[in-house]
Amino acid sequence: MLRESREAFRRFWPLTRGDRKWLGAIVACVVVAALAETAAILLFGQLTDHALKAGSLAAFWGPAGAWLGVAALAALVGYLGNSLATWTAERFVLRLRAAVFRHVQDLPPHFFQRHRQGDLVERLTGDVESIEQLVVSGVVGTVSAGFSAVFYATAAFWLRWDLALATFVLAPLFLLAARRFSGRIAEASRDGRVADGAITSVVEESLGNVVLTQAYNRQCDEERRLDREARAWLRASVRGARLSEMYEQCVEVVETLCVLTVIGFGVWEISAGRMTLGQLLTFAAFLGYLYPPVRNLGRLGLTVTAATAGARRIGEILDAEPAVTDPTTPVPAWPVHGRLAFHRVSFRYPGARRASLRNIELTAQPGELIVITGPSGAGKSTLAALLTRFYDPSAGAITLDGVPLTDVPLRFLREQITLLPQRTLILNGTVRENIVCGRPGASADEIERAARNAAAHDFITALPDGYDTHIAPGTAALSGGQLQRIAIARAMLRTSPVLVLDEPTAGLDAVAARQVVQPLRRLMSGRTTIMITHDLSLAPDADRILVVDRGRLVETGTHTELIARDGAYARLAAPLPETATGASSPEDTMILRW
Ligand SMILES: Nc1ncnc2c1ncn2[C@@H]1O[C@H](COP(=O)(O)OP(=O)(O)OP(=O)(O)O)[C@@H](O)[C@H]1O
Repeated sequence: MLRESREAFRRFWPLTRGDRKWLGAIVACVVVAALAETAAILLFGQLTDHALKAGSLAAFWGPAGAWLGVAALAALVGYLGNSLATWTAERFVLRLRAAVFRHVQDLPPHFFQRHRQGDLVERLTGDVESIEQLVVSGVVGTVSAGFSAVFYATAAFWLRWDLALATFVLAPLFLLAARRFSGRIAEASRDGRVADGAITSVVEESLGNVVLTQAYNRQCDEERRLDREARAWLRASVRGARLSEMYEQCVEVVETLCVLTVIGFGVWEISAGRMTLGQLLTFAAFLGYLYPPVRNLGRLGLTVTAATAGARRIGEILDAEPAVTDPTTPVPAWPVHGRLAFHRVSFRYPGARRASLRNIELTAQPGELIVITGPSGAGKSTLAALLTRFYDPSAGAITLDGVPLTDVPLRFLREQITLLPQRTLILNGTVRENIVCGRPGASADEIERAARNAAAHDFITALPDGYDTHIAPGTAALSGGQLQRIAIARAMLRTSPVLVLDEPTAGLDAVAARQVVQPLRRLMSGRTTIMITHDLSLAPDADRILVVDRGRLVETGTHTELIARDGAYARLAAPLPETATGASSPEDTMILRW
């Protein structure tokens, strides 16, 4: 555990860069505060022996004034030190969270499929904060407590070394108690965090799935799921609290033992005339000041081990590699025409046993429309993921205007390729903000023109606040087709020459699908378009249709050619008997065919 804590510390310490001078200032405040406390204790001894015992008011004023001055100084440095410590600690959390978040944002889709969202949320909140305790508070606390302990112990030795020695013989008991509890407390803390993440996940998944829950009367199952995780959390936190309390009480007993030893020794020394009451009280006061830092050192040990559990969970995220990286020698930006080519591209998802794409050959000239179709699981969305460089091919290469995508700076590449994913992505913001994110800085006129072209302007202006209506993922009071048209307006604003449409009519009924067809045609015009779809209503417009099955290209040609060939595509595009589908137009039957 100690080695792991050291490694975690080494990993996260660099994030304190820029704040180390403040850490130094905090430690300086602690030193001054300890010096002030020491002066106060000595003044207390003086007061006892010269004013209290002698009953002299004249001897009171001097030490009392000095004590007040020292107390004011201690208050000032205490305030400064604590404020600085909080500021530095929060800045560290801010920086660490930003760093982890930045890293998470570049991770590939399969990372998010393998981690529950709630667990990731917990890591970015609770675990990030726990690392602060390891690094900033940990360092400040250890240095402060260590310094104070040494300082007060030295003062106690200086006052009466024999008495101090007798007391310190009991010191290892503190360490023993801390050692005994640290491992188990760390384990309870780790279990608590895992359970916290699981609770967040269950709540998030259940709320996101509330329609399924209500429609299928799954409320009790969801409650049971939450109850199971909540009980795990309850067990872990009660266990953690019990262990911490046990530790605290053990420390209390050890402290009482120490105090009794001092008093016993002191009584003996005073009765033998070798010590004054003032000296004994001063000594006891030093011990009183010595215990909190010693206690803190022990508690810090526990906090550090618990924080190490959080560090391990953050480490797991930071160790996850992005699937793609920027080229080391990128090609300079060029005016992209939009010629796309797949050269014998194969791809297998990380950790998957089978390849999802094999030997795909595809070329698209600037402005062409390529429709890719095939059964579910054939690999169509995977093609889109490779095109937008969420992944790189395992074999073969993809080129844009003849340049391998791996040589193109990621940012530039994604500016050239507009993706309209299967699930309409909506940001938490106004309709206007949702459209303008296609090209930040676009004028109101450009936004409106894009919305008109996307056949969205009329329904947007009919909304209560028009373009300023607030929408959010999952809560938007708009239909699937309307959201899709907002997404099309967003894509319209972009000036990218390549368009990748992944099931642009998925989830829309025949009427809504028809409503997006015209906007889509306008969007595609002049752009190289790769349209992945089960809906073959736009297939006759395509310059080429590719039929993919189990990762392989099984047919290529225009709609007319492929119908004439009477192969897989012809079977897919053939209208179904009306009675079987209830569909009323050839377009509808094609939508339903897959
Ligand atoms: N992250 C992943 N890890 C492993 N395998 C994956 C992953 N994502 C997809 N696959 C697999 O890759 C294959 C192709 O999936 P893909 O999503 O590309 O199919 P699709 O043709 O788009 O299907 P649909 O039409 O249903 O969307 C499937 O067998 C799928 O199980």
